[in-house]
Amino acid sequence: MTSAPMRVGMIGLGAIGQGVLTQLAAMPDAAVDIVGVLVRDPSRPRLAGTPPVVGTVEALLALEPEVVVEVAGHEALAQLGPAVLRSGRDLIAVSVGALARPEVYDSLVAAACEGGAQITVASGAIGGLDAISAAAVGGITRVTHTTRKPATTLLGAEGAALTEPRELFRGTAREGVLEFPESVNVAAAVSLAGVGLDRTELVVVADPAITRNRHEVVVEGDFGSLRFEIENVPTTANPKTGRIVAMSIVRTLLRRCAPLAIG
Ligand SMILES: NC(=O)C1=CN([C@@H]2O[C@H](COP(=O)(O)OP(=O)(O)OC[C@H]3O[C@@H](n4cnc5c(N)ncnc54)[C@H](OP(=O)(O)O)[C@@H]3O)[C@@H](O)[C@H]2O)C=CC1
Ligand SMILES: O=C([O-])CC(=O)C(=O)O
Repeated sequence: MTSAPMRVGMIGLGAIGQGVLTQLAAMPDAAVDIVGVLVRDPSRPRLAGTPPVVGTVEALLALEPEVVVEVAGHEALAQLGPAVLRSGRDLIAVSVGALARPEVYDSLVAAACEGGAQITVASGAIGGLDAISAAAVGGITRVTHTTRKPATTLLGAEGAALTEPRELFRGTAREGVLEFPESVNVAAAVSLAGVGLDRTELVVVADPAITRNRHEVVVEGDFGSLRFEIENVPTTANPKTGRIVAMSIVRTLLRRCAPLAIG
């Protein structure tokens, strides 16, 4: 007996959202049905094959998704996430730097409790969150997260003149994820898995010599030590965003209904 495909709503149709649709289109056996996408301008023409687009969160929820994916940015998560969760739908989020604002964190968690729903932080452009959160159980003494992106990605035209790497930020993850809302959500994910946004040290570097987005995480604690590095190929649509982010959303969706879940 085959079960019905998972009904999924999506908020946002930019580099990641379009990437999710492209990945799923290449996986005809994936039992995932994107029943609707919430966009800011539903009247804008969309690519052939795009699922129905809607302009309000109420219209998205009326399509009866079982789960909603957020791929639209900090403000969208902060403003729309609570309604999704209060309706009882789980929310898979990537713009997790928004949780650095205590009022956003509190309203999302309160809405999840009220709706009996869960917020899942997608691994997005990073990895190792499973090991970091396991290490946190025994106690972590230090977490450092370094993000390097091509200079023009972080600085625009000004970056083209850079000949040496330039450190743009060094401080707590809480400050950094709010200063670079489109570039270091990964540091918020690492923080939430580990020792929190105030104890995670973040460095952001604009590097004229690289073409991929690099993230390095070092964790020390009772368990031993961990070093995780990833080099992400940027998407064409938004070079701040790695290709792997859309893949991580698809993986998170597939994991929800898999008989064997890894990690
Ligand atoms: N956790 C992680 O690893 C990562 C997280 N991110 C987060 O994901 C976000 C999206 O990334 P990406 O797809 O590359 O960004 P894009 O800028 O390519 O796309 C964002 C899309 O979201 C839409 N949008 C914005 N606000 C709303 C809203 N209120 N309702 C509906 N749609 C909305 C935009 O619409 P419009 O076309 O009208 O502007 C746009 O189409 C980033 O801003 C970042 O915060 C990104 C990369 C990695
Ligand atoms: O895609 C990446 O390299 C990471 C990113 O933009 C983010 O964390 O916001």
